[in-house]
Order: sequence, then structure tokens, then C-alpha cells
Amino acid sequence: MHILTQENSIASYFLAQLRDVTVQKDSMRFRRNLERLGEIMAYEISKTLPFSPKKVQTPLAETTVNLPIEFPVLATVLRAGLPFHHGFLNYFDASESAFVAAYRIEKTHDLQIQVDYMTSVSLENKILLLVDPMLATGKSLALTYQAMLRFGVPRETHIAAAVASPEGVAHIQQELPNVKLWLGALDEKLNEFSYIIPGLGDAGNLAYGAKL
Ligand SMILES: O=P(O)(O)OC[C@H]1O[C@H](OP(=O)(O)OP(=O)(O)O)[C@H](O)[C@@H]1O
Ligand SMILES: O=c1cc[nH]c(=O)[nH]1
Repeated sequence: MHILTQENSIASYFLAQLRDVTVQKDSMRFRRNLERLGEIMAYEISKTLPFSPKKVQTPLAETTVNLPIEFPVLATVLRAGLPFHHGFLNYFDASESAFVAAYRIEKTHDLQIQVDYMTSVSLENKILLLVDPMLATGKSLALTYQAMLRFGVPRETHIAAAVASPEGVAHIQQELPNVKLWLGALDEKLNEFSYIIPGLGDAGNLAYGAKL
């Protein structure tokens, strides 16, 4: 498990703005900060991709550079995943994408997740990167992964979240033991409504407006 804010970097500044109850009211800044975190996490994850040397012709000479030979398929969970996904796509610009509509029906400890619309390219033998800013109970991402297997079995899976709870991490580690976790921050706990504490509130609402 890799936790970005365990090391001092500009990522902590973006995350602090996402959490700040005043700053987060600016929905454009909120979305942009999710995107910026996605960009930083893409950079970190890129270090694990397969690379091979390729020749590049500059105007003056030929040189050899190590380049990624495969980009991950980026799968995201609507709604809050969208700006985060966009950040990953800014860096993994040749990635294919998959989208899942999943939402928490009742925000209690036994909350149910509804997985609706799903679309994906083939995942067979690919590197899959599931991105969702909030890993709370972990149920949305675990169900999303299971539901996505109808598109093929990835050979390697990563999950990226901006903020996670220890309960969510434990759920993912139990349900998906081979998945690599990339977190912005690992918070303290869940509250009785399955919100992350201290967390940042409802990411989907902050990015796109309060659900009816
Ligand atoms: O780990 P879990 O307990 O499953 O919770 C995490 C989910 O909650 C949020 O979505 P939400 O259901 O609030 O939908 P929204 O993004 O459309 O607002 C978030 O984007 C995750 O998908
Ligand atoms: O704290 C939480 C938990 C789930 N979804 C959110 O948007 N926030």
C-alpha cells in the first residue's frame, strides 16, 4: 500500500484544500484538486508500468529512451470519480477507459451499493486501474471490480483513492487480496453513516451538487 501524504509533497496542499470546509465550497477548485491528485498519483503509478527502450529521432540525432509499453485501463465510479479519472487520463493519455455507475443507497453501516450502468473495453490480461476518490466501506470498489470481470480478467489491478478509511482498506484487502492500493491519505475511521472521519464530506455532492 502506497500513501502519498506519508511524504511531504505538493499533494498534501491539494488534499488540504479538498478537505477544507471553506475552500471546498468552490466546486471548480474541488474538481480541479481531485484532478491534480489524480495527475500526481498517475506519476507515482507510472513507475510500476512495464517499460522498454525505444529509439527517438530528435532534429539533431537519434537517441534511446525508456518508455511505457502499456498503459492501464482506467475505470472509474460515477459521479465523484470523474474529475479524478480526468487527472489520470491527463498523464496516461493513451489509456482506454471504463465507467461504472454505483451509488450508496442508505448511508448506514449496512449500506447497500447499487451497481447500474457499466461500460468497458476488454480487460482480458490488461492492467486495470480503478479510481474513485473515496474508499469508505470499500463496498463500491469491491462490487465494481467483481461486476467488471464480465469484460475479462485483468492480469494486474490497482486501486487509487484520494482518501480512505482503515475499514475500507481492510475490506479491499480481504475481498481483493492481490490488488495494489494507492492512497492520498489513510484517515482515522468511519462514522455511523459510513462517512470517512476526518475525510472531506460527500465528494460527489461537492463536485457536482447535492443529490436529491
Ligand atoms: O467505499 P464506499 O462505502 O462504497 O463509498 C465510496 C463511494 O461513495 C462515493 O460515491 P456516492 O455513493 O456518494 O455517489 P456519488 O459520487 O454519485 O455522490 C464515492 O465516490 C464512492 O464511489
Ligand atoms: O466520506 C465519504 C464516504 C463515501 N463517500 C463520500 O463522498 N464521502
